This record gives sequence, structure tokens and C-alpha cells, in this order.
Amino acid sequence: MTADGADGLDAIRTHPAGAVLGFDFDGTLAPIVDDPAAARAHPRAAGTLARLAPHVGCLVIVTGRPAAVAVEYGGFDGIDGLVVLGQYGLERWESGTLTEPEPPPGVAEARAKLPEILKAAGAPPETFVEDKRQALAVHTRRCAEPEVALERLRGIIAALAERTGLAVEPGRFVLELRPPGMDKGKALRAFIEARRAGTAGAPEPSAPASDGRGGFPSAVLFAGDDLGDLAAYDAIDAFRSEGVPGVKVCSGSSEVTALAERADVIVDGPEGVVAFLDMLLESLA
Ligand SMILES: O=P(O)(O)OC[C@H]1O[C@H](O[C@H]2O[C@H](CO)[C@@H](O)[C@H](O)[C@H]2O)[C@H](O)[C@@H](O)[C@@H]1O
Repeated sequence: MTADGADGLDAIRTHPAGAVLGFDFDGTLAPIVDDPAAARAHPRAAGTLARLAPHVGCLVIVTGRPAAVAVEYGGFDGIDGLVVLGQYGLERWESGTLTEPEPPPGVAEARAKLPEILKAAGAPPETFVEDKRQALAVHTRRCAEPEVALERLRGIIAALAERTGLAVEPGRFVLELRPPGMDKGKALRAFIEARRAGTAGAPEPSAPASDGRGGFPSAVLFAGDDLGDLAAYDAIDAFRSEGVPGVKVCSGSSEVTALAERADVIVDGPEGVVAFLDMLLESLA
């Protein structure tokens, strides 16, 4: 644990009612599997989050998944106050209500062109396109050589993104074509600022009271595993520069090393994340 991370953890323990705890879904709360539709949260993840909820200011999941899919696969419905920001922050799920924008026209264009483009690039037949309505994720995990297949597609996916006005989001054996302008850092920051102000586009619950000693947020933690989570780490760094303690947790894997280099603490995948939260919970209860 870095010294800054230890400070962040201390601040959560000292002022839990003002703390914001954010999480990625795949690879952090849910073990990675070959088929995206078969992913489910670690069996203890939802229970641990439910037990944490009454102790902390906010629990928020910030994911590349559609928000409703993360809620379903995570078993998160019913966790008090939990908010899910889906599609890198474009969608929001809270208390059973989903808010989502219309996808930009470039998504339909990319959807129409993608099959022919993948074929022309010689993508292996195991290449799989996950259609998330707001975005298209091209997966190569099931290919015999997933890294080779992914590299082969990088150029043509970038060109398609350029033509359709979309952004490329690289991840664990996946290249996503998604609307630009939002990322997990912006989503996390906007969520916290809205809570701090007690207002948002939609009626927002008032900013949770801190315990009377810390401000809001008293501390911010984010746990992630993949490249898309680096923007959330950036947000933690920015909060720190403003005097808000933070903790960057890395759900470690051999597939991605970029997060480990910037994390305060590295744990062993979703099992390690849940164990870390159990330990935090014990120190709060
Ligand atoms: O932001 P996240 O919650 O981490 O979501 C990022 C993407 O995760 C999913 O793909 C990853 O998980 C799959 C299931 O374990 C795995 O098969 C795939 O190789 C991974 O890249 C998901 O399918 C995407 O839609 C998410 O955007």
C-alpha cells in the first residue's frame, strides 16, 4: 500500500459517511470469462456491497457494460443507494430506473459496416461483436491467438471510428467503438460533484452528510482492472491534488499491467477485491 493510499483508507475509516467507493465491473467485481454474456459477479460481491452500503456515503459502479446488464449480472438490484453508471458514464441506473441517451448515428453506421470490415480484415471466425446499443465491442478472447487477432483489427477499427465519429476504447482482448466525450473519470467526477451540490439533471438525493468532521467527499476509492479504468485513476489523482484523500485499487491480472503501475494497492482479481472490501467493512463496523 502506498502512503497516499494508506491516507485515503484512513480517511474512509475516519469519515465513512462522506466516502465515495467506486468500482469497475468486469475483472474487478466479476471474474473474466470467455463469453461476455456468461459473466457474473463474484458470489460474495453483492453481499459485501450491501453490507458496506449503510456505512459509506455512496457506492457507485462505473462500467463499460450497459448499466442494466451490470445490475442483472451483478445481482445489484436492492443494494441500498447503489448507483450504476453504464457505457462509460452515458447511462445511469438508480433504484430500478434507467436513464440513457439515444445513441449517436455513428453507432448504426458502424453496426452496418462492421461485419464486412471484419471479413475483409481476415478476422478469425471466433471474433465476436457484442452489440450494446450505445456501442459495439469487438472481442477476440475466443480466438486461438487473441492478441494477434486484436492487433490485426486495431487499424481498421480506428479507421471505422474516425469515419463514424466514434471513439475506440481498448480493453482486455476487446476494442470498443463507442460515443466520444465521456469516460470513467468524467463520470466519477460528475457523479461526485452532483452529489456535492445536491442537484443533477434528474432530481438527486441531497449530498450525503459526512460524519460532521470530514467534508463531502471525505475520500474517494476506485477499484479497476482495465485500461478504461485509468481515467478513474486520473480522477482520484485530481481529487488528491484538491486535498481529497483517495485510494486506487488494482484488481491484478497478467493481462493488464498499466493499472498496477499506478495503483496504491494491488489485490488478486475479484476474489482479492471482495476480501479487501470485507477487511474495510470489518474496520468500519
Ligand atoms: O468497465 P468494465 O465493467 O470492466 O467492462 C469492460 C468490458 O468488459 C466486458 O468484456 C470483458 O469481460 C468479458 C467477460 O469476462 C471478457 O470475455 C472480455 O474479454 C473482456 O474484455 C464486456 O463484454 C464489455 O462490454 C465491457 O465494456
